Amino acid sequence: MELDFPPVPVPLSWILLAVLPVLFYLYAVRPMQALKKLGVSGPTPLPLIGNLHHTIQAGLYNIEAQAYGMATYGKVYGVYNGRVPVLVISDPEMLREIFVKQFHKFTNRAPEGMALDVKPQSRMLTQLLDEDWKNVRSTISPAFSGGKLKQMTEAMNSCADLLVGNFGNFAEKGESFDTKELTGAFTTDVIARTGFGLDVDSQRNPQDPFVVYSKKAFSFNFLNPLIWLFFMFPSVMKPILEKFNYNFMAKDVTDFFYNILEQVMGMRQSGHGRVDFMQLMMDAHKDDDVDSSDTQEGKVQGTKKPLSKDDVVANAFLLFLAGYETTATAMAFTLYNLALHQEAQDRARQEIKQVMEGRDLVNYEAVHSMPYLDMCISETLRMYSPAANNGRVAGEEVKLKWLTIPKNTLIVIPILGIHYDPERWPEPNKFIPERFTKEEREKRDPYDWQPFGAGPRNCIGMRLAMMELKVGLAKVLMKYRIVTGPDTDIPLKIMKYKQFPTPENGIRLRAEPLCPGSD
Ligand code: HEM
Repeated sequence: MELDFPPVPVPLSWILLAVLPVLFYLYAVRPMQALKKLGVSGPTPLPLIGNLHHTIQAGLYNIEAQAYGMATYGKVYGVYNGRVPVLVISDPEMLREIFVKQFHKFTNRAPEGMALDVKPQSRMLTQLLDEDWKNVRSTISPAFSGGKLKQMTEAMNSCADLLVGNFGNFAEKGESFDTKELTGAFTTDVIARTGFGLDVDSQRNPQDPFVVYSKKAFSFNFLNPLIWLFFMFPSVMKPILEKFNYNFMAKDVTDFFYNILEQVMGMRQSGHGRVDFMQLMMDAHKDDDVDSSDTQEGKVQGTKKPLSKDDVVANAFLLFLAGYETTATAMAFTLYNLALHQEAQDRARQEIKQVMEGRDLVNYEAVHSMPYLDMCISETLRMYSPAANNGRVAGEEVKLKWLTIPKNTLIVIPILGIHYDPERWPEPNKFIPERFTKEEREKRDPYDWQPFGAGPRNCIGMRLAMMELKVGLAKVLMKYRIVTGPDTDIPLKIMKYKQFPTPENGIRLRAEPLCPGSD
């Protein structure tokens, strides 16, 4: 006998209830297996958000968190930015492949489609991709040649004289100062003058709009929920943010720099000729003066193409910002280290005085004759690298040693972790300039020290920064002894939600005039 059951209608809510967990699994849980499949370990991710909770907890600048990651999971480990797997690599052999040997597969810092296509950032060298990047990089590179740096000497020296004057004002009153305020005003003046021919007087006027807007450009709010939504759902958030022309940098900052730089461009086109970055950038495509020492380990093989107006303004803006904050930070921390280590300060001063005998200007040749000062700066850049991380993306599937990296995988290079790795740097918390003697440098793997990144896409402004640092430091140290005071934090408390190393109470130091004839 056959039983005839009447059809039972299944409510839609039941169907959804059955399908939703499957969809949730496919969308939020399954992607978290990607790293395991590659044989890469790492902190356990949560569905949907991956390791973003760890990232938020660690912040942007956190030496301990990076050192912990490397010590716990090794020289290759993985985390998830939302659902996106990211490899954290500090293995020296792999870094050599990524930065140099297979650079053509790792040219970019972010996969196509991951970065927001909003101006001016989208046309900045830092964000450009592949051929586009090569063209702009090879066009801008001549602006950083040795010849061009020599032409900047006088402007740098006169900015350094104002810096010395500012130290003098505090020395006279016997007051302490926030060192970064002074070095920030110095680097703003240098980049404005040498880069764009603008006589900005930020050293005498801390309210100068250049200072105000440069500072604001870096007051990036790490806890902005839109950043995190963008990380978690890049393909959904990107078109929405682009539709509203949303920019993570404040609009008044971009407007200010855009207007000024457009004005400068307009003046130049009407024959206001000067020899500086801006002019070189506008003329560079006609210029054959490409410096063969442009990069540490390889020259960029780009064809020179004229830059569009957007390119010039965007990259002028970038050079201004990149040149100001990083160098000011490096200079302030070097002075801090020298204040804490008077014997190193004395030795640096002695060297500077010897080199400067019979010279008026701290010129290109002089800065290249100060190896000890160079060692102090290099050790400071190890301890307080302005950049916490570097990044590259695999443009195609690549096999490195045992690891197969899928196309479009993001790779993070933990600069701070590498700089504090006790295997590479015994007693990493100690300031030891002797780590950077010629002999020590030659013994060391080049990827153990990378405050300026590495390979053909390293920092384009490295030599300018080193020159600026030495000119400023040499001038200050010839006149003043830099010392700590009762309000100097030892050790410094670095804030983790800032992009660059920023001590909670600033770097408070004092300057004491040197007696004539003293070392
Ligand atoms: C102490 C000072 C500085 C430090 C520590 C520093 C650090 C860095 C780092 C780590 C990178 C990434 C490199 C890589 O991906 O391998 C970089 C890139 C860059 N830096 Fe610097 N920088 C400094 C000064 C400057 C100055 C003075 C300028 C220009 C005036 C500049 C302009 C740039 C530009 C344009 C890039 C992007 C290069 C590209 O994508 O091709 N930097 N910098």
